[in-house]
Amino acid sequence: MKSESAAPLVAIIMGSQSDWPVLENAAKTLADFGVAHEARVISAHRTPHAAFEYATSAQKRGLKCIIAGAGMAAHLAGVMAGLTQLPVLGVPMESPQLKGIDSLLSTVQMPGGVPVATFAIGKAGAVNAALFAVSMLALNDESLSKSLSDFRAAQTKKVLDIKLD
Ligand SMILES: Nc1c(C(=O)O)ncn1[C@@H]1O[C@H](COP(=O)(O)O)[C@@H](O)[C@H]1O
Repeated sequence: MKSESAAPLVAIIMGSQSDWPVLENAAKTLADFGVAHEARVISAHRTPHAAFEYATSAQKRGLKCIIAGAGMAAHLAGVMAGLTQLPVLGVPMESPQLKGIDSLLSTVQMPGGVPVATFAIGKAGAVNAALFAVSMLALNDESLSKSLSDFRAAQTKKVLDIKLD
């Protein structure tokens, strides 16, 4: 898994290596904007002590937000949100049995007071979580703000340029 050489600002964590083909789209989006990030497999279920350590040291390490992708009984994002003040962006993975509805509901249905910003199931959610992280960082970074506005303008142009006949 790729990580930028500068100190990471965004963490991408996932419950299993099997989630990486989806989460790598978040990593690619951040890389496209030149945002330093790191990617790790950490599970609230399978590696609870490592999950605790990661969440409680994240802010001190200079991270600004955590993108957490998990499938099935997706508790990873919620556990992170309970342990750190950093914004946690949850990406539900599509699951073989319930098509990701299980992951979506277990990510989004947080009790009051412990927010997880929850995105769409799968690749679109992974890309949007990364774009959301870019938007947050762009609030204090003029050059990133310009890159984001160029990206949005290019996206708009691409749609308006479609000719159907
Ligand atoms: N939901 C969680 C957590 C967690 O929430 O801590 N840890 C692993 N998982 C999920 O289990 C699914 C199956 O994992 P395997 O493919 O390794 O069996 C993955 O989508 C993972 O995110």
